[in-house]
Amino acid sequence: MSKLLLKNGVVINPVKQTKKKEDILIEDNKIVKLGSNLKSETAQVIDIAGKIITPGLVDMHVHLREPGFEYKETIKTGTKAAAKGGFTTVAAMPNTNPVIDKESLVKSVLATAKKEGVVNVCQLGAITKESKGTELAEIGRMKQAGVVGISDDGNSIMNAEVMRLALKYAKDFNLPVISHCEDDNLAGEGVVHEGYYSTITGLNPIPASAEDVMVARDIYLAKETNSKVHIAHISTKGSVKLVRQAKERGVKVTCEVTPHHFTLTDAEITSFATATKVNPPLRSQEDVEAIKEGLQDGTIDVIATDHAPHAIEEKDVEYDYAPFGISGLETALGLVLTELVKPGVLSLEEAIAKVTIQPAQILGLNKGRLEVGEVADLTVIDLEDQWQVNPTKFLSKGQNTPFAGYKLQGKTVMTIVDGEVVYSIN
Ligand SMILES: NC(=O)N[C@@H](CC(=O)O)C(=O)O
Ligand SMILES: [Zn+2]
Ligand SMILES: [Zn+2]
Repeated sequence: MSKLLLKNGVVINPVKQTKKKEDILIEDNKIVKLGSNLKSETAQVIDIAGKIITPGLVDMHVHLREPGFEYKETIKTGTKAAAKGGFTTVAAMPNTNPVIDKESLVKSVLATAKKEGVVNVCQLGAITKESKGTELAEIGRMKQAGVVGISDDGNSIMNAEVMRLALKYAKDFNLPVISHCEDDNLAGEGVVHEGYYSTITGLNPIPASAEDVMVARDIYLAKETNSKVHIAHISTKGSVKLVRQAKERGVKVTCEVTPHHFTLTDAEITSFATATKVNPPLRSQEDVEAIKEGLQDGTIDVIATDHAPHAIEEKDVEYDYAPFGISGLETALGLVLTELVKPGVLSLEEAIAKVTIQPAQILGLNKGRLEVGEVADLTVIDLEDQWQVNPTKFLSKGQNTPFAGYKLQGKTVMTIVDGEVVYSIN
């Protein structure tokens, strides 16, 4: 029986919103004791004095690219990056090749994840066949095979009747529908946010309304069908307001924001660096401020990376031709701590809830709690560690980050999955 005793850490409990010094005793894969001055003759003792310890972080939106795009990322490299980022559970989007839209594919990708994954991998299934937006995928059978939600992320479902049907089916199977809200016609050939900076760069614009109208539509459909809808990567002031008002009316809507959307504005695009090209696009200062308010008042439930790794040669082209996406797993925690917790936008406990219990609850996962009896998925964090982002040191194959050279404060020092140390800084 393997035993591990973590001594002198400060435990963050995001459910109770508390923070206190406690030792943690792990036996096999479970937390068996929490308390002060715990002792064990047989356990391996690790002193984590001065560090904080949280339930293992949960990222409900990643692209692991396997099968089909292994040159961008694999389950192995993506989950190694996740562990380094402090994540013990990730939910993988189905926009692979083939798109994960049927039972057999869910089974096969979950089998690979079990074998290759360094952290827990949950799979999301497509809403429509090949995520083409026209015909529903095998939702019930994919649920039986283990998907924790459905999404056509990367693509929008332009046909509202298809979306309405999906919401109805998903409710019967108790699956959240994760919506990539983008009106294809409004977005057109756009590559950046429409505003001052699209005008001065001459880059093709995507108006904020491309997101807003779809968020409004999905809220109406969720209300009508009494189903749950989760808005992926929310980015505009307008959609934050829509979600806030819908929640007040009792609509079952939740949403997530990415670290790049609460940190950066569209001013970044003046560099023409394709690392700033992402969907939805980096928005205006006003949008970023609205996002922060949404995080504060609970309108925004979750922080998710939307880790979207791409190969260097794919991004090393003109702005119009580069693929959308940012490799986010290894900078997320540092950005949350530096951009939100340090300036007091969120308390540490609030921020941790948005990367643990909140996403776990939306996906119906038994994760995100740090209690006796729970599986020992834990993240040890040094809040003082100052470091500089260096993408060439990423464990992800995707070095596509707009944060290269950024100085961040706060870092994962150890990640424990199922009672085993899967990442340690030393
Ligand atoms: N976010 C992105 O810019 N890209 C994602 C797709 C998506 O999340 O919509 C990808 O799969 O590369
Ligand atoms: Zn998306
Ligand atoms: Zn995505």
